[in-house]
Amino acid sequence: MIEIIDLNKTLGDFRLRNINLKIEDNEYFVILGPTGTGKTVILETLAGMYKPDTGRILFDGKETLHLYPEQRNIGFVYQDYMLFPHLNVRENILFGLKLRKTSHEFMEKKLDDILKMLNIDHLEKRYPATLSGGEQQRVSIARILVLSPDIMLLDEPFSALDPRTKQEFQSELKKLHREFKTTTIHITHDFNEAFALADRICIMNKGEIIQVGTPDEIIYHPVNEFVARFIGCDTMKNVKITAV
Ligand SMILES: Nc1ncnc2c1ncn2[C@@H]1O[C@H](COP(=O)(O)OP(=O)(O)OP(=O)(O)O)[C@@H](O)[C@H]1O
Repeated sequence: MIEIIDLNKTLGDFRLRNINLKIEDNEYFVILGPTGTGKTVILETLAGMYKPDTGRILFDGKETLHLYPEQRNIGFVYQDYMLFPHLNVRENILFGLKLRKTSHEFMEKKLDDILKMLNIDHLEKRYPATLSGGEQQRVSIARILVLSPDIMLLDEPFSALDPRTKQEFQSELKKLHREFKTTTIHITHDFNEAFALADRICIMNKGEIIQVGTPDEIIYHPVNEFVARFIGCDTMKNVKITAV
């Protein structure tokens, strides 16, 4: 379980204010909000790239603030893939396992399983520049899953994909989550994506949390006009705004 308690962080003119969140083990949690709201800053703080000004972050009840990023067993999937251009698909996926000095047999078995699961077994020898955006994103997810992270952070993973590839990928990601059960935090400004994937959604605006709830709770009981408008219920006729 991840607990973020009273987290505050200032970066230039931007302030992340009083962030309190509990994310359950195995949960698929989506942070949804307009651009520049602080979604990425939260992920990067969880990953240890930023130190909070105040507040605490606990993984399974244990304080994390003293841990370096590489000590956190977190997998970070970036929107622009960040693959090594000079390594082929196989080498990109095995890169992290090699750093961990994993046995050859174990690596081969893991690689085979992951390549099949993500439907990229035919791409093993190809280089990133020869792959489509969807294929590159599959490789970047494979590269993280092969390391069996405790937590997976996805920063707008579909932003460069066309609508059809995006939809296919969403259902694959859901299947992968059922299979691996990795606690996942996914950020996006696309509410359709959030509703398709999330167990729970956190809606943010201007550095603050506005509402946290299941997709149904958010749709049927938005806490204010901002949430209602953001999820597209402009008319508000069928929606009851509920302060919780
Ligand atoms: N290192 C930094 N120094 C100064 N300001 C920063 C820094 N990093 C982020 N910011 C600012 O913090 C704000 C929140 O950024 P963040 O990337 O978290 O937004 P976001 O909600 O993820 O947006 P998007 O959906 O566009 O990715 C932005 O205004 C950004 O310019």
